[in-house]
Amino acid sequence: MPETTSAPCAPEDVRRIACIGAGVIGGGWVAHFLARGYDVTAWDPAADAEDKLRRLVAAAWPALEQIGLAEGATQDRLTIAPTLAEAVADADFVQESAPEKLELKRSLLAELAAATRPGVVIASSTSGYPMTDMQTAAEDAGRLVVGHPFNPPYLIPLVEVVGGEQTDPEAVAWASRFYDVAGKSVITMDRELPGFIANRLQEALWREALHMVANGEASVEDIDASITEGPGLRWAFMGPCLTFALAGGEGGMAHMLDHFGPSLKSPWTRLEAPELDRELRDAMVDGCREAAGDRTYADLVAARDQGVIDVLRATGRLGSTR
Ligand SMILES: NC(=O)C1=CN([C@@H]2O[C@H](COP(=O)(O)OP(=O)(O)OC[C@H]3O[C@@H](n4cnc5c(N)ncnc54)[C@H](O)[C@@H]3O)[C@@H](O)[C@H]2O)C=CC1
Ligand SMILES: C[N+](C)(C)CC(=O)CC(=O)[O-]
Repeated sequence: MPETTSAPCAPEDVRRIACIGAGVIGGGWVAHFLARGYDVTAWDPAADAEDKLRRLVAAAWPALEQIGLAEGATQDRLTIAPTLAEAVADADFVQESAPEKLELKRSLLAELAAATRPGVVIASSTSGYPMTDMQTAAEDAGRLVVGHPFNPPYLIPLVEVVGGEQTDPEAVAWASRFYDVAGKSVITMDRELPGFIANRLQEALWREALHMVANGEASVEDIDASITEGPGLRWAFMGPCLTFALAGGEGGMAHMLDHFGPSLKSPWTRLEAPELDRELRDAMVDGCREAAGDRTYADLVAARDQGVIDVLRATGRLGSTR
């Protein structure tokens, strides 16, 4: 049964956000919230977390300046808390981005629910765990929701929001409204699906990519080019369903299905996951190294950020959400 919750402030009145876990995604969230003019308090148990986080935010800042900072937004509004309890003490909203390990998420969310002011909504960045499985140890589980972002959260608009069996629907509605106010493009799901929507789709593509590399059927570089030079260009502004409706010409989706529907049964896909053995792992790692050439991680992040900004600008989506 959902536990009821009552958030201490409206989504529009959020001032301080706690980001728990400050790696790739937690750091990306920190950059996003700072750029939107919030006060952010971060906590991460790693010894080098503060250095890494400040580097990540500094690297993201030029992209954020380019798309426009909120009034008063500054990196100086980031505080690193010495303990989890201090990080969440004054928070109006909590975004958890700790490693994707179910037991860790369970105990961390329980600890967060115990330390955070009553009613404050706590969102997990999990890539695929249903909240029902993560909220089992928490006393006050009604305010726990999934808020699944995309890398980097400071540029990719989408957040998928969904609750678990014990989540109060009010908390889901509050989180969706909050992300909207905070400049994200929100999909609110009314039921739990492992992987939510986008990762379920990405995972299908990813499995096929791994199959092709494992079987020596295509190189990492060709797989990437097949998307960036092909369907990826369309997907930036029109999803896979509508683009395929256009494949049916004036006959639309009806003709497309009558024409190409039977190929659904053809063995184009092999949706059993391949064994991620050492050989496949190394082939993927080597292939990505080759594809990156002499570009460093920082070079690739800068190129990706600029690419996303260019696409958002070209498709008229800078400063607006869906
Ligand atoms: N990397 C990605 O592309 C995406 C990741 N996510 C999700 O975001 C979450 C974080 O993933 P990443 O940032 O990629 O991982 P990461 O490994 O880059 O960062 C995880 C951070 O959590 C810290 N940490 C370790 N134990 C902790 C604890 N008990 N409490 C708080 N922090 C702790 C680590 O020190 C590290 O800084 C995961 O749930 C993941 O599924 C969601 C969308 C995309
Ligand atoms: C790799 N990943 C499954 C963690 C990716 C995501 O969850 C979303 C994204 O950024 O594509």
